[in-house]
Amino acid sequence: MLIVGLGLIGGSLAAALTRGGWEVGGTDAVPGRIRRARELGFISREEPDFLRAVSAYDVIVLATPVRTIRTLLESLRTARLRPGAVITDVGSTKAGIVRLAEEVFRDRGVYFVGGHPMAGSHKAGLEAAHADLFENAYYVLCPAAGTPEGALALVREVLAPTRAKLVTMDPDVHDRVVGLISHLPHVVAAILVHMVLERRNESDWYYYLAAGGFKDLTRIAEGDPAMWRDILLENREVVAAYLEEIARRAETLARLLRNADDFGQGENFEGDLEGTADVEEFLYRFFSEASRYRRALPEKRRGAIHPLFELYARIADRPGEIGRLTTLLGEHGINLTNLEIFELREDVWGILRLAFRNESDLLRAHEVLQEAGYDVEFPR
Ligand SMILES: NC(=O)c1ccc[n+]([C@@H]2O[C@H](COP(=O)([O-])OP(=O)(O)OC[C@H]3O[C@@H](n4cnc5c(N)ncnc54)[C@H](O)[C@@H]3O)[C@@H](O)[C@H]2O)c1
Ligand SMILES: O=C(O)C(=O)C[C@]1(C(=O)O)C=C[C@@H](O)C=C1
Repeated sequence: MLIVGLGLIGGSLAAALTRGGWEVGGTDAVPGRIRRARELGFISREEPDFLRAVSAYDVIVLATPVRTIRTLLESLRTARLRPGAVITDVGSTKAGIVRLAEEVFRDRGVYFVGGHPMAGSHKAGLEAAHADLFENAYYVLCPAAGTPEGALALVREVLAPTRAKLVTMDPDVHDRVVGLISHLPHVVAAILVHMVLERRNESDWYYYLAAGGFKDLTRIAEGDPAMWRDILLENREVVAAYLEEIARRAETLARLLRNADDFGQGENFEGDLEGTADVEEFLYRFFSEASRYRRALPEKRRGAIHPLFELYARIADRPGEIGRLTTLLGEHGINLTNLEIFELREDVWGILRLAFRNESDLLRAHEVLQEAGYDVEFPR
């Protein structure tokens, strides 16, 4: 198959499929990336010319930012394609892309199956790609209207080496769901970072005191700006409606806090908390229901979104403990890229958050520290 766009997702897909025994050709707008993907062993055929290459492949995967996927589909309108060829993509939005593909490929004897792997990272580019990225992650497929069973089966067969969980879904349902669990959180994270950065002249403490809470919630604000610009523009109606909802909910909460003393005068809360009688009960249920749902989310599994290569280690809160741990890692040639005291418990223990350069350092650090008797765990 041919992979168009050899970045984080295209590169990871190429690596997984090559490992699974497929012959993979690759193309990219940046010629150096095609060469690099071959050097890394992710592809076996370099294809510098997209439009010329497409006629030689039965399966074509479009793995560029979403608005470029649209441009590529437009350029396939008049391209020579193999009879029965199947085109798929990896874009984070589906409805607009699938609708355009239905129109472009209608009555041409070639088929489109939209795709979206629910795994990734805030890091972009080929160097962050790896063959295990999609393992255990959901991978949504949205077949265009009229796609024969055989075309969908071919896409499933091609994607099998990713070891992802393939599910089919209506593209509008997909966009509504990911609009809430992926697109909105990226906007909220960016808004939060803006609120802090716009206060940077007021006090340096906004910068220095930012600890686990702020960093956990805003990691995804590091995402690629072009990718997120495209996603918001493609899923604009859905994201706008969620932003309006979040603003409404925030306003209600603000009003509640301002009028905490006269609570119960007909405030109208959305969702499960409607009708709560007093402010303490409201706030308690607000946090406890969120906490319960959050704790019930599946644990992060190997392969599925592990972009920070982080580990938590519990250490005694005594002088010299951090030095002992870092020396141990140094003796095993494991480089730390970041170290932070994440949480100090009320007793005499501290939690260190350790970050590593790559998955292999992370896994070795876990082993070395565990063998040395440390209590270590991966983030959930
Ligand atoms: N990053 C994630 O977490 C994630 C997860 C799932 C899906 N996606 C989707 O996957 C797609 C790719 O994202 P990514 O993170 O791999 O981005 P990326 O920036 O790492 O890679 C995109 C690649 O496409 C290439 N490209 C751009 N225009 C091109 C063109 N006209 N022809 C050929 N190549 C071109 C770029 O040079 C780059 O190498 C996007 O549609 C994104 O929405 C991203
Ligand atoms: O882990 C991250 O950094 C991601 O942002 C990955 C993430 C997500 O929102 O979960 C981002 C966009 C993709 O379309 C799918 C996955």
